[in-house]
Amino acid sequence: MRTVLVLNGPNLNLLGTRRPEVYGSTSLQDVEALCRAEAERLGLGLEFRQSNSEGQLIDWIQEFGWEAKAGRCIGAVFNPGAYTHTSVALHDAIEGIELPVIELHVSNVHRREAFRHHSYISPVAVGTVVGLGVHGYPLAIRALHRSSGDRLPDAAPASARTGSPVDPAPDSHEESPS
Ligand SMILES: O=C1C[C@@](O)(C(=O)O)C[C@@H](O)[C@@H]1O
Repeated sequence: MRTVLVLNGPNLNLLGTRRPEVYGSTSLQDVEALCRAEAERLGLGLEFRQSNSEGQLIDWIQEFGWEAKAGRCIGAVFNPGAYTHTSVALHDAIEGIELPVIELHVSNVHRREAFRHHSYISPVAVGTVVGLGVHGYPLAIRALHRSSGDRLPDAAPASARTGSPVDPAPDSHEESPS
C-alpha cells in the first residue's frame, strides 16, 4: 500500500488551544483523524508526524524522499509553521529529493503580518493550500492522490520547479496575441 505523509512543524502540536480565533479549535489529533479517514477512503496508508525541530523535519523529508523514489509514498502535505518564513534548510531539503510536497497553512498567511507573506517552501512545492482551516489537509491529500494516479506532468516536482503548469515549455514558446 502506498502512503501519504502529513508533516507538521513547530507549535502545531498546540492546534486547538493556540490562538483559536486564528487557527480554530480542532486539535492536531483531530486533524490526524480527518487525514486518516481521507487516506483510508483513497486506499492509502498515512504517516502523520509533528516536530518542533527543523533538523527532525529535514530527516523525515529525506526519509520520505527515498520512499517516494521507490514508489512507496505519493507525496507529503507539509505545514512548516513558522519555518515557512525562515528556513532555507527546509527549502533545500525539498529541492534535493523527489517527494511532491503540498505546502499547507491553516490560516490565510497573506491576510496576516507582512513577515508571514514570504515562504521559502512555496518555490519548491507542487502547490499550496492556504487559509481553508484544517479542512485543507484532506483536500491536499486528495490532490496528491489525484496527481499521483494521473501522473500529470505538472504534478511532478521537477517540472514544478522549472515553471508553473501554465508556463509554456522552453521549446514551445508562442507569441501571445496582442
Ligand atoms: O505556525 C504557524 C502556522 C501556519 O503555518 C498556519 O498553519 O497557518 C502559519 C505560520 O505563519 C505560523 O507560524
